[in-house]
Amino acid sequence: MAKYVLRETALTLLTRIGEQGGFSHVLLDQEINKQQLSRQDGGLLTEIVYGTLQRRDLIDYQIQPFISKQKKIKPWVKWLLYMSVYQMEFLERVPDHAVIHEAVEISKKRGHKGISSFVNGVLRNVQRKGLRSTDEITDPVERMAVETSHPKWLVERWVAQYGIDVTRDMCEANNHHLPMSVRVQPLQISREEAMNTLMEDGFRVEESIFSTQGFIVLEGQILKHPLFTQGKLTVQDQSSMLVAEMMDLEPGQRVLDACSAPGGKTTHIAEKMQDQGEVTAYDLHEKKAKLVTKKAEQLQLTSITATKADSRKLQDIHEQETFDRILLDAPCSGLGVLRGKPDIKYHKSEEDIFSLRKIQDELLEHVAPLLKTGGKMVYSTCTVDRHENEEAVQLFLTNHPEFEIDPTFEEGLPKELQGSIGKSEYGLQLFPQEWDTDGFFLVRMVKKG
Ligand SMILES: C[S@@+](CC[C@H](N)C(=O)[O-])C[C@H]1O[C@@H](n2cnc3c(N)ncnc32)[C@H](O)[C@@H]1O
Repeated sequence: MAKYVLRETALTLLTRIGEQGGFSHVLLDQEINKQQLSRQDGGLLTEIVYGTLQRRDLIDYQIQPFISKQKKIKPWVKWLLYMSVYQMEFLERVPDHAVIHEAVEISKKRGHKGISSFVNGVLRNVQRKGLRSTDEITDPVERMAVETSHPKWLVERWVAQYGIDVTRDMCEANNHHLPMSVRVQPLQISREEAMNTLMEDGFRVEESIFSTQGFIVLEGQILKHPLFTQGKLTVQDQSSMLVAEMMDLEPGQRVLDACSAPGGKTTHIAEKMQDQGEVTAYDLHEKKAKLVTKKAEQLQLTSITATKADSRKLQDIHEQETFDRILLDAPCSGLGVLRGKPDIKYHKSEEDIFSLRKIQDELLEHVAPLLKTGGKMVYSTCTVDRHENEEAVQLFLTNHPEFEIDPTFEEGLPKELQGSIGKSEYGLQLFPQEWDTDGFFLVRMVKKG
């Protein structure tokens, strides 16, 4: 694909994500499939879109001296400037003159001569004079927010909760690529066999320490490999694999997965139970519940039933004390997955954390009675925030003395992680900078006899 067309596509996607709230990973996947982009073009498109989104606020700050304050800039022109500066500053293999030339051509085609002269002027200034330094920002939290392109409210929140050093490392990690990890369907293929097949086919892979079923793909585009199309592999971040590993599962159990779509953990649970037993999965939306069924079919698992329901009302459907295990992988602010979904940091607000917490409390309250005495319940989120994580667990345990944190919880961890994973009194918090995973929280509670 001509580089010009590729950059126009990047601009269209960025404007949709940035201005209309589109999801970066969804739109990128759709575009790569629709246009059947080669590995190289898909890689460059992804890099431009993700890189620009990840560094939007920094670039916005840096180009301000070259833009008159009175000037009203159309959203697409702003995104054209952001993506061009991103390429000039962060992509060594792309020459500046090519980036400027194409930005000018795109602005001529989409706008008019005035816009293309403006774009040309700003980019030539960036090239000649260099970018504004962040040293002039005196407040350290504000400087960190701009340098790492995170909203100030979020950086302030993380500094208050985890301290300045952890926050800086986390914000920086969020702007770096996360290697893809995958899980084998162990009833179809062993991890060793899958890894050997892939290595023979030129992939670079490495075992995960988070799950005996997981491995990391360091090099190679794996999604079109036959092992995927045959339902022997599925994509899942290593941190999420820890959930089923920690549920203490056995064949024949009855398991409730209260918030299940798209089914990554539901299918892992069924696999850990050797597809023997009952995995009852719910999701609030019909379409999403269907995704879980589809995933189960792709992986050839028959012990899963996925249905649409509000899990705050499951007591209308199920008797008390029905399940041996419950997973509540709650809807959350998703602040742990900013590497893969950088748009989240611009779309989420602090108020969202409080409204989500209300739902998390309600879900915990309503699924807990369905657990058998002696049964175990895992609460997890893919976020990094004490209000949605530790504080939710703390309140639940205060209101439910019949529950406690499972004293054997940590023994279930893979050996390499025991004693070295971010433990707090109410669960495990994984930070994205620690293990090259998403940020993730989980805890296992037990209903006392
Ligand atoms: C974090 S995602 C679950 C991811 C899933 N466990 C996996 O591993 O693939 C949270 C899910 O909860 C669903 N959800 C939100 N509120 C719900 C409710 N009241 N009842 C059931 N599902 C709900 C959302 O639609 C979303 O799919």
